[in-house]
Amino acid sequence: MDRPFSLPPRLRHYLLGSDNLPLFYQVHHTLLLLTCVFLAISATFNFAYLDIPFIYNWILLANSLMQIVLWYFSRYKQQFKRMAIIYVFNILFVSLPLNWFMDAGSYGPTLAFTYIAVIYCTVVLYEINYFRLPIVFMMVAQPLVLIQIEHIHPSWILTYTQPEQRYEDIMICNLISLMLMIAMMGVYSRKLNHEINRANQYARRLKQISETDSLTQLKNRSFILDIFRKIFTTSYHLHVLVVDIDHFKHINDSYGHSSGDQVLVQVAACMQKYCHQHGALLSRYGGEEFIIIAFFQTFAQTVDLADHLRRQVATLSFSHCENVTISIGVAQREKHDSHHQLIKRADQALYQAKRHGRNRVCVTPAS
Ligand SMILES: Nc1nc2c(ncn2[C@@H]2O[C@H](COP(=O)(O)OP(=O)(O)OP(=O)(O)O)[C@@H](O)[C@H]2O)c(=O)[nH]1
Repeated sequence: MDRPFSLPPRLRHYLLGSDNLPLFYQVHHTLLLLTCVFLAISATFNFAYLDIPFIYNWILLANSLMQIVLWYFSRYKQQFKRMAIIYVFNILFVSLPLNWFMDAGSYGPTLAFTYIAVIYCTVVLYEINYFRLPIVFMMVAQPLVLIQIEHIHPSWILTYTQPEQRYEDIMICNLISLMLMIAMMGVYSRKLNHEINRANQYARRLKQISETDSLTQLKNRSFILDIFRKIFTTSYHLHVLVVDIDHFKHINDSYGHSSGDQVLVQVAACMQKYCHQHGALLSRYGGEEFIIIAFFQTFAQTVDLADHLRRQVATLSFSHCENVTISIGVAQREKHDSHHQLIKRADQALYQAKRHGRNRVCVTPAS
């Protein structure tokens, strides 16, 4: 979802990198580009308004150019981590100390930049973990050291010549710090949302895979048993059908395993069509066996469905092998049944169907 201030996707890709990159890449590239712009603005502002040694402004400009180089190598030469380390060292040992001495020390705006740098290191650099903690420690310690130096050698600090300069400088630098932070957090939250959506998609896909039989695309055994357990406590009108393809081993042995697979797929699709029409749940129970949970008011309706399925499967024709038939065992829920007992009784009925010649429906009598 694009927000009002987001860049056009192609420009964002060109400047910040692909959306599929790890979270902190785009944040880091945003920060490099903004640092470059702000350093250039600071140097220009100093040249125009402040009485600061020219050498300092040239260092600012050189530093600004260096950010572009870092961005280029990070964005286009896959040297992200190396460039991030150089960037942080530059901030820690060049930019912040220089700013401190040239821009009024604790009286000036450097501390605001230090806070942004600490946020950057703690939030964004988590993928370079070995490097992050020592750097955060040094960033926290650095102002303490600089304050001590300022205390011992106040003359080393270049301060404002007029009070208005301080107000302007603080105002501009605070604005820059806030913009850096907003940009960093904005990109960070956008990327975070993107990653959360991706994780949710994977979770949904994994759930679907774990519930589905890959050959027939029916729900699998663990899914149906789970559902069965849940509805067993609330639905009394429960009927179970256990379905088995007759002489399936013969199909495999005579026409090959892939023909057997094809039979399974077609039989499953045929039964699914009718189960769906009658609100019954069909799943592959394992091998060439299927299980159906039906919710009819009367047992006779369930037996009708079973017989209908048997007749429909018998009419199926297959490109690589002979027709097949199915046997079905049907059981209805009794008062003190557990769901295991109900399935077991349907299985016993199936066994009867097989024993009495196959291609038939057998039911277990009520106990
Ligand atoms: N092609 C294929 N065959 C499978 C699959 N799962 C199990 N089988 C085969 O299904 C056959 C089941 O055979 P049996 O349990 O002996 O039963 P049957 O030959 O169907 O005989 P009756 O059930 O007594 O009618 C075995 O040969 C298994 O290897 C599968 O996913 N694909």
